[in-house]
Amino acid sequence: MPRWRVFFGQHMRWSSAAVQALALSVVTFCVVLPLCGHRLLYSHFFIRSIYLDSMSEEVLQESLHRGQDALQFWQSAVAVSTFRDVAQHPELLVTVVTSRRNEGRDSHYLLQVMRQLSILLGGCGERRCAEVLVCDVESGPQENQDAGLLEAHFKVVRRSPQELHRNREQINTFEREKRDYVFCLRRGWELVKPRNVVVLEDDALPRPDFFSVVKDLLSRRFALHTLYIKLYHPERLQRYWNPEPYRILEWVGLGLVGATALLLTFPYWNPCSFSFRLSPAHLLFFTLYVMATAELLGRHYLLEVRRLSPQLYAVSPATECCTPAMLFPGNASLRAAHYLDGSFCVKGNAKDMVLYQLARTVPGERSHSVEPNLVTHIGAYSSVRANLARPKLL
Ligand SMILES: CC(=O)N[C@H]1[C@@H](OP(=O)(O)OP(=O)(O)OC[C@H]2O[C@@H](n3ccc(=O)[nH]c3=O)[C@H](O)[C@@H]2O)O[C@H](CO)[C@H](O)[C@@H]1O
Repeated sequence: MPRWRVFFGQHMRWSSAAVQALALSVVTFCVVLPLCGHRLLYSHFFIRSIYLDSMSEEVLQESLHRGQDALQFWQSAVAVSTFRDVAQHPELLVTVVTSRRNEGRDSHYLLQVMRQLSILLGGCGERRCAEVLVCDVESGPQENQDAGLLEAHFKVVRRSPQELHRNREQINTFEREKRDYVFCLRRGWELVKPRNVVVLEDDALPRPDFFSVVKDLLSRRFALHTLYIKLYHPERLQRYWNPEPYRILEWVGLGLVGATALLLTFPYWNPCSFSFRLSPAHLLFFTLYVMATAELLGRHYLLEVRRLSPQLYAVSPATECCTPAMLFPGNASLRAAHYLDGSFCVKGNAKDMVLYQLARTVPGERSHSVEPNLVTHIGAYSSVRANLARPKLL
């Protein structure tokens, strides 16, 4: 036999696992995952140029329909005092912060949110799981008309005209937004002295398991020692590639567990007759393989598995951006209001960033995030920033 054939045969035998690994990677990353992920919004395989515009338009239309439905619902709902009478010292107070919106007003975000809340509260059983307050940060001619419509059904709080005038002096939008938030935090506390507070922005639509997960979070020990627990983080920032120390740990852990499971199952189920076994080199390859698969397909979709039970929701140190849904355990809402009062917000340092920095710098304070999200952010148009004519999902 020619020497080159002997050499090649031996080399191929030696490297057959490497050839298999290469073939597996090519099939997975160039064929299977692109086929599975090209329509998934938060996957690296998502084809923006083909799908983004149509998907964004679809979501805008859906929100518009839901908003019009909610408008009809609240216009025709019989005013009952169930939600208007807010009990003292409730276990949980949900305060919904709302302001007048010009862009996107036909989607009636606030009405959608309040409709969803009333459905969820209706499903709580005999004992209501929370009291609800609408905090309209405007009043007089600027008053939010949707909040006006809800007045027959919910308690709506507003500033007095003098107070409003003081807070509408020449200040930038972000400082104004922060002062409005502080007003709502304090007002909710003064009014009913709740045991715990959730503050929702008016475009944060609670998901069906909202109250059961909040209840579970409040029963965990860490909640006693936290300034706030973030209940939402933008999906586009949930990737492993968005550097957060705990996420890297989660990523490597997932890779190791997935790789071990794959290698242990090969002896029993191996349709392609792979020659992989539980050795350090093969473990390393499959760890990287699983990590790459999880990141490329989208961590967001993996997180959805945690919805199976409130106990499976993950709690980690708080992430930076955004405050659409915040849980303030105990009297933390008062502390947060106090801290926010002592800071000045500007563009690039809005209330979410200020709160994040405060929780990291004030001795004894901590902050957390929960995943997956407990609310859906439906606000396609911002009331504090400039908007695109037709907003996009990404
Ligand atoms: C999904 C998302 O990323 N949202 C964040 C983004 O809001 P957005 O830029 O999406 O603004 P938005 O329209 O959702 O407004 C945020 C909240 O502020 C309220 N509001 C608005 C104007 C005002 O003068 N007073 C007032 O109280 C408004 O009712 C709402 O409850 O940036 C804000 C900081 O700037 C917060 O971090 C929001 O969580």
